[in-house]
Amino acid sequence: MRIIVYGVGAIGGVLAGALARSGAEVIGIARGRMLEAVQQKGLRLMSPDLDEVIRVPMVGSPSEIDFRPDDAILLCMKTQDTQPALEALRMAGVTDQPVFCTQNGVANEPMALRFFPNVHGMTVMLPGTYLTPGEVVSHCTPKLGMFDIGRFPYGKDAADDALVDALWKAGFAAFVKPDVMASKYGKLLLNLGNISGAAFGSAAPDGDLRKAAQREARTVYEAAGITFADVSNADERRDAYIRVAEVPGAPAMSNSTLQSFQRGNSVETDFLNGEICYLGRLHGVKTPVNDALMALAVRMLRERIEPGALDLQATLHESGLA
Ligand SMILES: NC(=O)C1=CN([C@@H]2O[C@H](COP(=O)(O)OP(=O)(O)OC[C@H]3O[C@@H](n4cnc5c(N)ncnc54)[C@H](OP(=O)(O)O)[C@@H]3O)[C@@H](O)[C@H]2O)C=CC1
Ligand SMILES: CC(C)(CO)C(=O)C(=O)O
Repeated sequence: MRIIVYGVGAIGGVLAGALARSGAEVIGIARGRMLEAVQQKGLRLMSPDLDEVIRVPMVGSPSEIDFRPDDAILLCMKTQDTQPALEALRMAGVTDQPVFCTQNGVANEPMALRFFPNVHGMTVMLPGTYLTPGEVVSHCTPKLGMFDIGRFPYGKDAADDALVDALWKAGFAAFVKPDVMASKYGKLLLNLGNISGAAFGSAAPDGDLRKAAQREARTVYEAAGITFADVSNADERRDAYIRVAEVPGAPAMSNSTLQSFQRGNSVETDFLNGEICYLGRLHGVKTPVNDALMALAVRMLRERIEPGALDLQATLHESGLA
């Protein structure tokens, strides 16, 4: 299996670097300053246990790849960037190769299935950072990250087994899960706090707000008949494989939405909290907390508010959530 990592940022960078380091056949697709930096200097991969510069073959577009039947494509861009990426893959000749949605949320798999027949979900449990072009960080040990993997909408096949095998060899923990979407709905609950972390800072005492957003999501899941797996700290695999530890010389751990704001990019909130609002609207459940968190993202983008600059209590009062 050759592995095409599409979107080399925090997650794609750690995956491409570690897979290349393990001897797997890998091609990364990157853009902008990340592409330039990796082509010039290689990719610096840092973790609590590792600090290495790795040579990873890197191109700027799928059109530069001669796709093969044994390719597996890992989508590692944020959800708002997925549709143009799928279009570019199709124009480059991808047909029925497995496409793995290595992303948060649950919107990428149905989107990919409109383009390609062979779609797989991946739950990403890998606190990663990309702030400096050419450098990526995994904040966990003893493994670089952990994944649940299975076919969308349900099932497993040989491609799941082959990818899981390659990931273990590259220093990750990975598990085939025929019901991967239950794992992804469970992970989505953990991402409902990404935007409050971005607004109020990683250390803000916003636990009650996060819990309220999650309670609302569980009510919506119940109304929609969606089952989910608990992949929070209650999942014992976290303690065995992905304990967070200091990475000397690296930026402090932060969530992926906060990093998007720091890099001046668009954010994924429409597909995280927005998924709960969408399901609530479909199933007649009000979602005031997630609506307010969506509005918070819009306000930050519109008013160009720096991450961590908002006051939690004042914002709760203004949005009627206090
Ligand atoms: N970071 C984390 O800790 C975690 C992230 N996740 C999830 O993983 C997914 C990826 O997140 P993350 O790695 O943080 O995101 P990043 O923004 O760090 O990386 C995505 C990269 O893809 C690039 N990209 C987007 N579209 C294209 C394209 N068409 N061609 C080439 N490159 C492209 C982006 O470029 P540009 O910067 O120019 O936009 C960016 O460099 C998200 O769904 C996220 O929610 C899950 C668990 C943890
Ligand atoms: C759970 C968390 C916050 C870990 O980094 C994540 O998935 C993200 O950053 O998007």
